[in-house]
Amino acid sequence: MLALPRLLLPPSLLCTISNPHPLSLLTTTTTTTTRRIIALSQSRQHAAAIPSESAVRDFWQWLSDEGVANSSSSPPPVKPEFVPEGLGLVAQRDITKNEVVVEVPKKLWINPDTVAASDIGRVCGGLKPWVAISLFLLREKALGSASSWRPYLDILPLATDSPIFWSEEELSEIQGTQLLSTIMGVKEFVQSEFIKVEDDVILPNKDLFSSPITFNDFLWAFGILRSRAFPRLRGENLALIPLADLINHSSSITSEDSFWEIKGKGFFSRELIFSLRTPIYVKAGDQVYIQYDLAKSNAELALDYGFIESRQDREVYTLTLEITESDPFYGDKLDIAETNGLGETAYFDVILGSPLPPSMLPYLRLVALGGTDAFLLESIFRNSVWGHLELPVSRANEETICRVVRDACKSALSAYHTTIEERSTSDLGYLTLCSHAAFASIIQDEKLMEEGKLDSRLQIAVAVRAGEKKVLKQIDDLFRERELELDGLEYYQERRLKDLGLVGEQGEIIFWESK
Ligand SMILES: C[S@@+](CC[C@H](N)C(=O)[O-])C[C@H]1O[C@@H](n2cnc3c(N)ncnc32)[C@H](O)[C@@H]1O
Repeated sequence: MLALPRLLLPPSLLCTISNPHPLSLLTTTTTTTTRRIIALSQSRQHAAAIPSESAVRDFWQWLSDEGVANSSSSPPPVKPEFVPEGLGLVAQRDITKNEVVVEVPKKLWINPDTVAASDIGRVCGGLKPWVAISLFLLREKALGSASSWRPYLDILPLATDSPIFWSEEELSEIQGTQLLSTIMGVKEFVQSEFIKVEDDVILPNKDLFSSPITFNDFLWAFGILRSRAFPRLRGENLALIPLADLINHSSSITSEDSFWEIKGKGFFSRELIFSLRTPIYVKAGDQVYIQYDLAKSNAELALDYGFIESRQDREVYTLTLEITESDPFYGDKLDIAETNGLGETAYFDVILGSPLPPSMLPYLRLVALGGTDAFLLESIFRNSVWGHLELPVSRANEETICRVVRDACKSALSAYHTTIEERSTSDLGYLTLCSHAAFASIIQDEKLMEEGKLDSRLQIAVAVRAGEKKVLKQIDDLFRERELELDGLEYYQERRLKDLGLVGEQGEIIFWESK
């Protein structure tokens, strides 16, 4: 769905990572990171994203009136309070591991059924669930005190730190990153959905949508849903669960067990409730946290929630490889790729500190296969060719994959935002940024992070670009080392001669000896 920088291997075997988002989409700025730190810390422009204290009180009262926040038997184990992450759920007493902290009945969920039962239900049939719920949220928001959902809507933040909410100046800090391409792709997607729903639903039903709805409003609703919907409550099951959606994420919770369930309220009740448990013991006064998703990369965490983590395995760079139609062996290569579970285009997530994805090297060798190695593409090899591609095929083939990958890494690294300081530390110059200069650039970004003066969005920007550069450098280093080993590698022909018993373990030719 989303356009990512691509590593393409056209028949000429030149390799580029083309950034699908033209820089013209951003205002080019001469502002350096250092100047931005000062500007942003002065303005704190997204402080307004936090709801007021009275809104939180009204929300709690509303939950009490609905029977959620009070129980006849015991006081609620958690309460919404202001915490460093915005609002959060704070323990009112010691809570044991796996204890239920929040139970929210279905009547308070906002899901496609809620929309269908509302005034706009009749015009929302057939819409995607997230589009229908977005319209619902925006219309209820516009109704103000006339909406029964107002106490909930008033505690929703006006924005998160997801780059979908960043200004052009903030986005310029992630220039050249995959995250920026993803964000541009997401915003284009949301914009096209907005144009469709505006034409088909909003404008023809001015009686229902009397207040104008802008693209930014629609993007807000998208961001709210993206950051607050529980992972399995997406797609057709999309739902906002007030109160439960105040739970924040902690990296220290590493259990992947499900901490919530939907169940019947009791033996004799058909009413469903959303029940949330704490994965660990929590002391009175401390915040209850969960783990949002162990598998998400930092770019995904940034997009969805507006925060990142400093864990190595969250640093991911996705390489996109392609068998191009103009390749003279296109048909055979595609057949081999498909037989092995891949396609014309293949995406490989390279994770910092981890080996390359297992099928990346065979796929690269396949894409680069040609010349005297092309015999491996013949149909008699079809069942065994993947096994051959798992090992070096020929010096020429291995040299090609090293060169194209390294060129692609250099080209990708040269597109990143760098500060003036970084440019001056690089004796190789801005546009020829490669391994050595990438290192200087990563060090600069790490220095910025260590100084700790960064605004939360700039912190994400610097960390994400540093993470991507680190992965690219890791890939470049790996293929640089491989280039140095090319003469010592064992290739297909040599392995074949050995299999036939014609070459000894030391590489010596074995002659027929007569007795
Ligand atoms: C499900 S909501 C949680 C409630 C939210 N804190 C609020 O004020 O409404 C998810 C959002 O909370 C914030 N958040 C959650 N965990 C966080 C963390 N570990 N660090 C920074 N922000 C976090 C992010 O803004 C995220 O988009």
